[in-house]
Amino acid sequence: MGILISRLFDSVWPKKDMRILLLGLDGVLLGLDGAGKTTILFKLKLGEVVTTIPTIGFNVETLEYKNLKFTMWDVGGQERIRALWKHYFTGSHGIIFVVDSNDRERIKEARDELHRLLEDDELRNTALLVLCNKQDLPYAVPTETVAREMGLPQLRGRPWFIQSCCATNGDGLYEGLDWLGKTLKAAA
Ligand SMILES: Nc1nc2c(ncn2[C@@H]2O[C@H](COP(=O)(O)OP(=O)(O)OP(=O)(O)O)[C@@H](O)[C@H]2O)c(=O)[nH]1
Ligand SMILES: [Mg+2]
Repeated sequence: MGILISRLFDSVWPKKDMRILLLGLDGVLLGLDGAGKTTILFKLKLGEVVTTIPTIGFNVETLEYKNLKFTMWDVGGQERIRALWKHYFTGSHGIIFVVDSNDRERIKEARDELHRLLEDDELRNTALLVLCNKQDLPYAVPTETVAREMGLPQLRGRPWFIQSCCATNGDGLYEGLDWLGKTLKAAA
């Protein structure tokens, strides 16, 4: 009965489909870890930590949360494939930019990639959620520092939010999605 009612409800008020880009750096060339995009995608989708390999190409998954349907495009972050990111931009509502807060050396590189991304005309109306990942690690850079070093306070004309998180235990992931969902609903 519950399922019938929910199907009826969905057919009258279908869930809004939100296209989300999940972007951030890899770690392959330097033998370091990626920011955690694929780990986040599958933790949200399956509730589990999957063993990842560097993403060549993309993963796409849908998940429903608080009456919204998110279609998440997780595109590999290796430098040579970052040029392909733009092929995924059209029709996007939001960006989740994942930063490895344990990789202090590359926060500036992450910042440059983010700001290059945000200059693209196709992304001018998107909301930006920055996930400050790997906060479980002892030398992780604090979230306020990451926000400053990523140049977030200088952003104009775009809703943004930074959320500290740990993809492997799930801390912070749903708080981030809550902000994104609310922001996208308000803009719709
Ligand atoms: N300690 C810790 N490790 C994490 C966390 N999130 C991800 N990792 C690890 O970081 C590594 C890289 O994660 P991925 O999800 O593959 O990174 P990615 O951003 O998809 O990388 P590319 O696909 O190469 O762009 C994996 O070994 C993960 O287990 C976290 O919150 N804490
Ligand atoms: Mg990946």
